[in-house]
Parts: sequence; structure tokens; C-alpha cells
Amino acid sequence: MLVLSCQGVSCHAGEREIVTDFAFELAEGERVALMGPSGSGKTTLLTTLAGLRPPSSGQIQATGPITLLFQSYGLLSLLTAAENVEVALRAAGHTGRDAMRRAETVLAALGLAEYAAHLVEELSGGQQQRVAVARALAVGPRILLADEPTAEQDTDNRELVLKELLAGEAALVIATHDPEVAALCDRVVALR
Ligand SMILES: Nc1ncnc2c1ncn2[C@@H]1O[C@H](COP(=O)(O)OP(=O)(O)OP(=O)(O)O)[C@@H](O)[C@H]1O
Repeated sequence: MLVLSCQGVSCHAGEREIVTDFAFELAEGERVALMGPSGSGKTTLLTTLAGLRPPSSGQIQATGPITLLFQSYGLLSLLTAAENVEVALRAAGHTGRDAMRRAETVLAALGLAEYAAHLVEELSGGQQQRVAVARALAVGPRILLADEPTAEQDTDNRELVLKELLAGEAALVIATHDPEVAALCDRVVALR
């Protein structure tokens, strides 16, 4: 069953066409690597598929909510790591105590147990990126679009992030420059 599809999608930034006539299908549980040189439009495409910006033409269909893991994390810097995850969980309908426990578990799985109570602005770039991964995974997404989710990670933490991303049942699109990440996916879609 398809969970996400699009046809004829084009995206503009001002007068410039960034993505041209893009067609794509994502099946339930499928993992796709989205690759292409810097500036080829990966972020533009993911934010468009997630519904954050309208395509300039074309259609997008999804069977349910889409979770977007931002390249720039999109964390609330004056909240703690745990609070950032809890905010997403509460928005998804979890109660306070349940959200707290779930946030702790997901952060621990990403090697952040001892940083759960730290303000995001006190964390390194790689730690912040893992908080963003935790926030995206905590809600149990069915469709997850992850924009270069390992870009800031060292080797060990990259493996941790990939293990957690691939452990769930989400249909996944991972924008990446990393051929090793792409090799873990079912197929590669290339942007030029
Ligand atoms: N808001 C904007 N206004 C003008 N141009 C933009 C805007 N957003 C993106 N662009 C341009 O669109 C092109 C695609 O950018 P995008 O971030 O989607 O590429 P990318 O493939 O994700 O790159 P990277 O691998 O470096 O993250 C770039 O040339 C960029 O300069």
C-alpha cells in the first residue's frame, strides 16, 4: 500500500525552478534515500512533501500525518532536551507523565540519557541533532521525512541514529550525501 505519492511536482524559489516535474511513490514501511548534490533541492522537496510549502504545480497525496525531521533541527533552544520531545508527544495526545517517560526512553536510546535535563542551547550540534531525531521518533511516525539526519554525527552516533531510524515501522525518506546511509535503504532516488 502506498502511504505517500506525488506527480508532476515542481517547486520554485522566486522565479527559479528548484524541482521540476518530480514523481514519487513511497510504500508502507519502505526506506528511500534521497540523494543529490548540495543545492539540488532535497530540503525544498521534503518540506514540500511534508506540506510546509505548496508546490508550484503538481499533486501530493499522503495517507496520514507526515513527520519532518528538519536539517536545522527546529528545536526550542530555551527548553531542555526532554521538554522538546515532550512538547511533540503532548501535541500527539500523550499525557504529561506518559510523555515524560517516553521522552526519557527515546533520548536514552539515542545516547542522551545524561543530557535529558540540559537546555538545548547547552548541547553540541550533534547532540541537538539527536534530540531532533528523538522528537521525530517519539511520536511513532508512520511517514517520516528525515533531512540529513546523520550529518552532524560521529561514527558511533551515526550508527545509533540509523539503528533507531530503521528500527521503527515508519515509511522513511532520508535525504543524505552518505553512500553508507543510502546502502541501508531499499532504493535511492536521485535529484540533479
Ligand atoms: N527561500 C529560498 N529563497 C531562495 N532560494 C532558495 C530558498 N530556499 C532554497 N533556495 C535555493 O534552492 C536550491 C535548493 O536548496 P535546497 O536546500 O533544497 O537544496 P539541498 O539539496 O537540500 O542542499 P544541501 O544538500 O546543501 O542541504 C538552492 O540553490 C537554494 O539556494
